Parts: sequence; C-alpha cells; structure tokens
Amino acid sequence: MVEFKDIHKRFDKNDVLTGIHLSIQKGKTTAILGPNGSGKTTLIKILLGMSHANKGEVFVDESNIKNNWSYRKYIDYLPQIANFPGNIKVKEIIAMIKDLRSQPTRDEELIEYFELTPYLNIKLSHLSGGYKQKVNLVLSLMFDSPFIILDEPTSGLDPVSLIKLKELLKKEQASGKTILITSHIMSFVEEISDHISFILDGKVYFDGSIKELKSTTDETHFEYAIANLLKNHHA
Ligand SMILES: Nc1ncnc2c1ncn2[C@@H]1O[C@H](COP(=O)(O)OP(=O)(O)OP(=O)(O)O)[C@@H](O)[C@H]1O
Repeated sequence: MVEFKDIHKRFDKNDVLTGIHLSIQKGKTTAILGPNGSGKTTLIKILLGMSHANKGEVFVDESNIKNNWSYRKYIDYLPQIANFPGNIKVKEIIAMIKDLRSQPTRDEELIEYFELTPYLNIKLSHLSGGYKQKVNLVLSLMFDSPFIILDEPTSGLDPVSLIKLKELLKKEQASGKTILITSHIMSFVEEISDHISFILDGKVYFDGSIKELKSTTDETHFEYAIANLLKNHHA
C-alpha cells in the first residue's frame, strides 16, 4: 500500500534518514520504532507531504505521491504534538475540523467513547495532557478513514484510557483498516502490531514480525528483543 524507496532527509548538517526502504501492507498494523530522534515523525511527515525528502520516492497504491495527493483524504492522522489555539473550546475545535473536511463524521460516538461530554465547553488550554490527547484522538479518528497514522497515540493517557484506545484500534483492525503507529510503550506496540520496522542510524535496521524479532534476537520478551537490537548495534 505504501512504499518508501531510498528516502534521505537532512536538516542542515543532521542526516536523519539515509536510505529508508520500507513497505506498509494494506490491512495490517505497522509500528515504526526507533530511539528518540531517529526520524520516525520525519518519515511520517514525508508520507503526508508535510516534509520533503532530499532524495527518494514514496508510492501510495503504486502511485508516486509527487504526482497525486488525493490519497491524503483517505488518511486519519494523529500528530505527536497538536498545536491548537488554547482559547478555543473542545466543541469548537471539533466543529472547525469537521467544517474543513465536509465528510460524514463519527465525532459523537468518539466523544462518548472517550468520556469527553463534560469537557465540551472547556477551553483547550484548561485541559490536562491526557484530555488534550483524547480530544486529539477524536479529531484524528472521526472521519473513519481506511488508513490511520498515529504518532505517539498513548501520550498522556491513563491505564483505563490506554485500554480503551487499544480496544478501539482492535475494532479498526477487524474492519480491515491499515494502521501505522509510533510509540515508545512497548506493551502497547506488542499488543496491536503485526509488523515492526525499527529505524536506527537513518536506515531500517529490523523489518519483520514480532515473532521474527524475538527469534532473531533470541529473546522471549518483546521489550528485551528491542533492547537487544540496540545493544548489539552498539557492541
Ligand atoms: N523541522 C526540523 N528542523 C530541524 N531539525 C529537525 C526538524 N524536524 C526534525 N528534526 C530533527 O530530526 C531528527 C529526527 O526527528 P523526529 O522527530 O523525526 O524523530 P523521532 O524518531 O520521531 O523522535 P521521538 O521518538 O523523540 O519522537 C531529530 O534530530 C530532530 O531534531
């Protein structure tokens, strides 16, 4: 569904991505993992056209994104940091985002699901980090698109909300959606991902299933398998 071919990205003298080759399969959940600053968000932004690669190409459904941006309306995107103006109320930001894309939405269902009804008249700047993230999730998922990209969706969520998010994503998976996530919460990644792509030093260092990762690293625990990748790389 998505093919990254030899993606290079530099910020000044910082070579962040130095030849990323990666496929994202339709109907599967892929986790892009890697240490802080390894370029996960940058790669997502390149896919969304929010950042441009210095070299390389991205194909969505075999079409080069340079020539065709229409795929973006089939993507729901949760940014790592959503910068919404603080003086806007929750219900107002939801209405504004709805207006931007005149498509059917399931905002009411999601507001109820994340128990946001009592917060609809509260200004965004008055919300706690976890509630801001829940609003962010409603805004990102309300269009019910077939491809979901979630950059650190677990950020700030308490254990109950995290379970709710996992259950929601499992429903999305069952309905055949393609999901791309980044997260540093390994238990979350292990529970919902079919495929792991681990970025290190600008390249894809491991690409495969969790089972393959465990057998490659000879570790039975996912978190240790990831740590093992890093340890062996730096050994
Ligand atoms: N607009 C920018 N200008 C300059 N440098 C940038 C810019 N965006 C990202 N970078 C740099 O690119 C590198 C990769 O950043 P990115 O946010 O993609 O990493 P990440 O893997 O998502 O990190 P994290 O796990 O901490 O969220 C970092 O060194 C970051 O400082």
